[in-house]
Amino acid sequence: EKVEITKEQRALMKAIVDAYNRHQIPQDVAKKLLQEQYSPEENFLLLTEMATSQVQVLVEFTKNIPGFVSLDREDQIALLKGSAVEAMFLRSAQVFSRKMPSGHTDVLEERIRKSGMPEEFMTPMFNFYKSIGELHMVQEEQAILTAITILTPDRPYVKDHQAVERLQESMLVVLRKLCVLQHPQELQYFARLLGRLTELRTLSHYHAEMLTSWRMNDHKFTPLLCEIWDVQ
Ligand SMILES: CC(C)c1onc(-c2c(Cl)cccc2Cl)c1COc1ccc2cc(-c3cccc(C(=O)O)c3)sc2c1
Repeated sequence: EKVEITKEQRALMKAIVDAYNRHQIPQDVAKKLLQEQYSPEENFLLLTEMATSQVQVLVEFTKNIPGFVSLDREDQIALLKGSAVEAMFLRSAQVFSRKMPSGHTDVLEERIRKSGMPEEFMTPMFNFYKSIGELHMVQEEQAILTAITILTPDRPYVKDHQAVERLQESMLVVLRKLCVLQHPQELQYFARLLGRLTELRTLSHYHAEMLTSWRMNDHKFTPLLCEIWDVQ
């Protein structure tokens, strides 16, 4: 059938994409990835700084998702805490697939591989980055997929499931139409995108385990990360 994006859906998409583009890690923070020191401690510190900056960016982006600020306040917090790691995997995945001009890509990979993270976490993490890169998502798809991840109704402690589901549903409809329009040859492209969300859940569980092991060897996080990840 002829796929039409309605006026409202185009407005929703524009609001999400504008918010996504408006809120980015400041260039001076991202540039720190390129500095000289490569010790595991230095790498961990840098990644902690990047993650902290990313959470701030994520909160601003989320507040601009149409309908989000009208949700119950506690549900807003539950959604952010429940989706932060997944949204940051999506965001950092874009760095890899964007093949950052200033060589951030291999520098970021190098720092992640040598930051004291458990070996068994590396394979699934970099497989994910590869699978995202292979999708060649357009910017609109990246922005809407991130918003869909944040507005996932079944996060812990979310009370008004329905309200979140309604918001997520309207974005899933737009994403499906966008996929059909942007990737006409790949019939299952939309299904493949949603499959990435399942992979994100798995990575998020790995990450939670990793946080406890990091806490053991007294790795310090920032107050913002402690709050959003319920550590320390
Ligand atoms: C606390 C820290 C040690 C940590 O623990 N787990 C993770 C993690 C790791 Cl490893 C991988 C995925 C998710 C998490 Cl959460 C991290 C680091 O998380 C981040 C989070 C976001 C970003 C964005 C970046 C980035 C670079 C250049 C350019 C841009 C850009 O958007 O322009 C973004 S780097 C970066 C590092």
